[in-house]
Amino acid sequence: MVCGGDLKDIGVEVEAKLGIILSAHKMTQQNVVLSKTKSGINRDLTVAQKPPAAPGGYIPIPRRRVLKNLEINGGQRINAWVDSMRASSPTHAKSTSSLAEEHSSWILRHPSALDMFEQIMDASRGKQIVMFLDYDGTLSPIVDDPDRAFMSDSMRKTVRKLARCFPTAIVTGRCRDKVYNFVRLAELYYAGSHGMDIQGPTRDSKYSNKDKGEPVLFQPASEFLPMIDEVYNQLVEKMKLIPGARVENNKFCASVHFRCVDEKKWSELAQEVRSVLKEYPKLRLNQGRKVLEIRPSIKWDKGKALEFLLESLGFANCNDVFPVYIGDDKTDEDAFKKLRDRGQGFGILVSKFPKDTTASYSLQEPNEASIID
Ligand SMILES: O=P(O)(O)OC[C@H]1O[C@H](O[C@H]2O[C@H](CO)[C@@H](O)[C@H](O)[C@H]2O)[C@H](O)[C@@H](O)[C@@H]1O
Repeated sequence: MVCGGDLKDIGVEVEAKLGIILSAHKMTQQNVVLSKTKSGINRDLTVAQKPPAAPGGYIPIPRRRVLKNLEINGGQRINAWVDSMRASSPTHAKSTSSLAEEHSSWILRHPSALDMFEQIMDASRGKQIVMFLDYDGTLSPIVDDPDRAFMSDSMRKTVRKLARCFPTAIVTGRCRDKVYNFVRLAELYYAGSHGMDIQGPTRDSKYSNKDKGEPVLFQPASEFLPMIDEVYNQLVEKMKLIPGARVENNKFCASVHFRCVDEKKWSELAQEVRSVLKEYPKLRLNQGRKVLEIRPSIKWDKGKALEFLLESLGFANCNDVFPVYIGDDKTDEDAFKKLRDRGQGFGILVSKFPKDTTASYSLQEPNEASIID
């Protein structure tokens, strides 16, 4: 079988966890120490148009380092690319016993966020929880067609309730408009294009600043827009040769999907992508779940976006904040790491099988025995 998205229940544990955070919030309103005047929340949201100061700042990668990256990419054999595509997208089921063994040692290091609920709530007591949610594979199931990755109505309801209690942001590799069309909640923050396109709530929210007019908008890679468009068009042409491949324009980055491409064609696909990329030393490549992601070589990622949002919310140098980030992908690791470095809050990895991660906790589908994605 070529197409292989069998994760339809992936949202169930995430929704359960969000529901639990909500009920606990209702029971322990003292969690929320925040008041507009005390924490400075919403302060200057509308003036946050320029990058925050270091260490959260936008620092273009110096030309020398871009070239070095290009040399590494250029020197890399296509086989290595394909190996890495396979490694990050396992397609074969593991045996139940080896899976169970691997899983039990992994779960000791990354306990289920559901089981650790008491400890987590204790740690957040007296602090302002801020929620960061990845979209694909976290709020919506992984499906073959990226245009049909809908979130359920009940998940939407849960996220809406969550946003009434805590500042809540969607942090995604997707184009911001596209993810907004899936989520349709104007009271949230949205960080699209892997955090390179940030917008604050556009509708009445207790976490938006009604007095200041326009919501926060921050786009640290705007100069790359024409380049990404150009690359997107070239990739669309190249991918016409590869059955099942599709290219998605995510505004400040582009995705080449190979979920529905026969594995025998992966090497050809990688070569085509590389042939385009080598003309663009200012762009770099990342891998996600059966997707190659092309993005600007700037030091900006989901971790920086998280930091930017916390700063915009008035929590730059503040100990009474408790950020929670839930995500499923490699790109979410930047945010998990940021939380580790800040020593605040925690990351939760959504995965039904063990993965290298800096997240503290995990959420998974316990009934799933096979690994398909
Ligand atoms: O940061 P995220 O919200 O997790 O977005 C990352 C990429 O997600 C989407 O691709 C993934 O989900 C698709 C739909 O389920 C699936 O078909 C694909 O194989 C996955 O990689 C999205 O389409 C990409 O543009 C995002 O970059």
